[in-house]
Amino acid sequence: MSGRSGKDSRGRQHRHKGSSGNGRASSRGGGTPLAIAGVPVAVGQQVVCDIVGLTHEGEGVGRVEGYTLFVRGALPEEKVRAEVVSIGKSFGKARMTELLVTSSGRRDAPCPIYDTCGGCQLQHLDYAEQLRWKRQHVVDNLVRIGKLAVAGEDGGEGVIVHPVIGMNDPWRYRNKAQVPIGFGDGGLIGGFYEQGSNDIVEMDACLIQQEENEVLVRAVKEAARLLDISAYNRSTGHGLLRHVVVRHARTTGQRMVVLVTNGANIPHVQELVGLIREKVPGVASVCQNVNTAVTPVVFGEQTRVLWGEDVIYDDIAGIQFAISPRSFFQVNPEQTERLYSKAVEYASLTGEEIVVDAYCGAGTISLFLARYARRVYGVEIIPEAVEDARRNALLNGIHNVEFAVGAAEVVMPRWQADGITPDVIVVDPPRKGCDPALISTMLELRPERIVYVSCNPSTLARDLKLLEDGGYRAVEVQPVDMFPHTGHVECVVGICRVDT
Ligand SMILES: C[S@@+](CC[C@H](N)C(=O)[O-])C[C@H]1O[C@@H](n2cnc3c(N)ncnc32)[C@H](O)[C@@H]1O
Repeated sequence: MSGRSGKDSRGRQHRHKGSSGNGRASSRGGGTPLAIAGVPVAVGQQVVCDIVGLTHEGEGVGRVEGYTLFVRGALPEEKVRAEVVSIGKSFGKARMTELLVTSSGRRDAPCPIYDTCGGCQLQHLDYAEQLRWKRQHVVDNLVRIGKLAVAGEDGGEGVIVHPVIGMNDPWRYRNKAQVPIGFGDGGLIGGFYEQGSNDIVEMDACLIQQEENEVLVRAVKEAARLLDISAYNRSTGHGLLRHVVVRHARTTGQRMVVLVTNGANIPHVQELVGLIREKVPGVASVCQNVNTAVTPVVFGEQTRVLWGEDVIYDDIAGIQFAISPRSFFQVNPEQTERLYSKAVEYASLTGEEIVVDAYCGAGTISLFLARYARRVYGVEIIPEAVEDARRNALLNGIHNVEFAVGAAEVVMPRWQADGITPDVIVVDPPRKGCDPALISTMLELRPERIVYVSCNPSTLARDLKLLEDGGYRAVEVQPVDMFPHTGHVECVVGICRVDT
């Protein structure tokens, strides 16, 4: 470690801020409290903070007299001076004003817009350290929320948490970019929303985005400027082009562009398509999606093909997927293959098993599992995703899968009543984890094995506790880094039934 000072929240040079005093007023006219009895810090106060951990959002977890302060940009093992910006009974937030002791893992973030853009949170931490902290984050959740014993922690036995599977080259991994369009000084711009605001900042390069996508976004912006196509104004609801969504299929090289517009009519549409194709000859599909609603949701209901195909094709571990403009498809294909292979490994299939894939999306894991199982039943709440799943099964000649639309917690009891008794259940729920009713049904169905794929270690830990209380044991956890330089970590857990 070495001492360094005069850095901003991500460790870059800044003007030193003076202390704002101790701010011991009790409240801000009924709003956020400035001081709370029993809390050792007050809003506006400058404090010196030891950083002992990282949150999943990449904020440093600081301690001041036992009180927790989240400090954006600070890293474990660092000591920082920070200004308290808000407090609550059990934790508060502070803004780093000076770096007093620097972690040996601190790096200069290579991205020039890292401080403004909210997309990445950990570029200022060495990649090997990112992976180490992600594993620790998983362990901490399993112990604190799941009350699980973790093998090796305090020298004891328990669930094995493997090192995180990282990427050899953790840059340029995203196969999809979703770029908001708006107005800047020079007219139409497109980039990203500034942290904590609706203002769009122009962006030409993003280091976690595949270069093929950058080239395509740039081509669309240039063509739109040339043809005077208006940019959508989020305050007035006027203007045409809202978003440019681009996708690149790694294995086929095909590219798709979707123009999300505030109205059906695009002036000079043929010239626009012609210019895009001229600038990016590899483009296979140009589509339009119409969204006239005042909403942060990107896509509207109507989509049409302006030129080329309605889908592009990609391949993961020998399975082909047709990707339509609104399909869900994992954004890091290289790591997806590793994640799903682990799920298949933990399912330990012999070809005889009945498997349920709950929260199946476009059936990606189901199709992986189907190669090794007697029959796979997938359930997913979004009808379009189930259509994609069925289409992808046909595309690959996989006939031992069946997909149902609906909430897993509703459909599973129906299957149970119909006599479908799975040997293995795979769940891959959204961040909020499994519905408690689904956990109850799983415990009634008593499959031999459960494989839990999770994007949120805290809800994973909560659900594992319920499964352990119900007669199951989490055997091993494999974290996979699907989103390098962000605070996210995905896990696959192998779980087996222990009662007879
Ligand atoms: C993390 S994604 C997993 C998708 C898929 N396994 C994959 O890897 O592509 C979670 C999926 O659960 C779906 N979902 C959310 N709530 C659900 C529910 N109650 N029942 C069934 N599916 C649900 C979402 O639409 C989403 O497709």
